[in-house]
Amino acid sequence: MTSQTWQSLCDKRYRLSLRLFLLLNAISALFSMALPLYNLRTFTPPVCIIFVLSVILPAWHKFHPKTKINISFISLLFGCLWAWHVVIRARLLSDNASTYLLIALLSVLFLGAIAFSNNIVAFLLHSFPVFAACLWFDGAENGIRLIFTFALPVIGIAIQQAIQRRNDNFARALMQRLMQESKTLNDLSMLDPLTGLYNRRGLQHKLNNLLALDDSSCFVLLLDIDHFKAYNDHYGHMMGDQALIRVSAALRDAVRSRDIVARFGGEEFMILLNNMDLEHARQTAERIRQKVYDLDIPHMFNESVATNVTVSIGIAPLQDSDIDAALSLADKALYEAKHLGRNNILVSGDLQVA
Ligand SMILES: Nc1nc2c(ncn2[C@@H]2O[C@H](COP(=O)(O)OP(=O)(O)OP(=O)(O)O)[C@@H](O)[C@H]2O)c(=O)[nH]1
Repeated sequence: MTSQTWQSLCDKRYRLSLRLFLLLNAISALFSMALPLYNLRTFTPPVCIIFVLSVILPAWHKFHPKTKINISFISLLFGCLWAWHVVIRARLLSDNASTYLLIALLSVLFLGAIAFSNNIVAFLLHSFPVFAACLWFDGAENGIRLIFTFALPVIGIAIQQAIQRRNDNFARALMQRLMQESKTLNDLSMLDPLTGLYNRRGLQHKLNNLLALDDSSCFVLLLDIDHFKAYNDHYGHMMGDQALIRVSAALRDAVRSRDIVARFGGEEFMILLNNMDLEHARQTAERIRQKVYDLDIPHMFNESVATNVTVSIGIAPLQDSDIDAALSLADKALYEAKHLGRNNILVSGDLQVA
């Protein structure tokens, strides 16, 4: 889930609440016209307006889903219309007005509580006009009862909204954390745990991004530590790992941050140099070779090459974004470089020794 889907969830909640509110109002208005209390059949103008608006607005919203209907405004409008309706009816029912007012207030509160259980503002705007009308009409006799009837759901909905807000904040924080962790895991899955360089998956990912932008003047370097089997056999696997870590750091150090350095296999590395001509690619390879040499990691079994750890490098240009073809050429050049005595650099199609 992203912040966008969170927003769309909130929008959906808003739409549902609005539709429910209009539906309940339409039903209430219809009920009030068809089966009025005390059989007082009066089609008051406000109840007719409520019914018409409740039917028209959802239909209009369906065709204009992007336009946001202001819930506060609508709830206040409907609240005022209901208050108007209640006053008209109460005037006609002078004898039974108290009971009618209480029932009318309860109905409006009930309707608001269902539609706006998490929106105290809309609930207040919708029910307060009716509450004020009831109080004005019958305040002297039933004031306390009316206040109690109104205050109870207001307190309940305020608490409910506070709980909901806390739950929302918790869910949002959880979602952000999960997104962050998923990103971290994704990043980690692209790195080689021993050296911290990109693994093959990370390399592929970087290549996809890079080559989508520009593949002009790119060079692939394939590097292999010389006689690493002998190093492992004599110094042990742990020391072999330490050597790999130090060589990896030297490779990263020797290139620009825009170049991609990946551990390609056991003691084999790949570097993609971008935006560079052949001469500079060759110079970079030489700098890498020298840096590894200068690490001065003892390797007494680096047969007839040196007494420390060295690397051989094959270079090939990247053409037509064909990374496999470039790798294949670089691999051949590396193979030749090894044959020429190791601690060497060779450009594909070129037998020049560094
Ligand atoms: N310590 C350690 N050794 C590894 C790792 N991955 C591969 N190796 C070793 O790297 C050695 C690679 O040896 P070879 O492919 O025979 O090549 P080499 O001995 O380097 O000989 P040349 O490449 O011809 O110079 C093997 O002994 C592997 O066990 C690793 O993660 N840690």
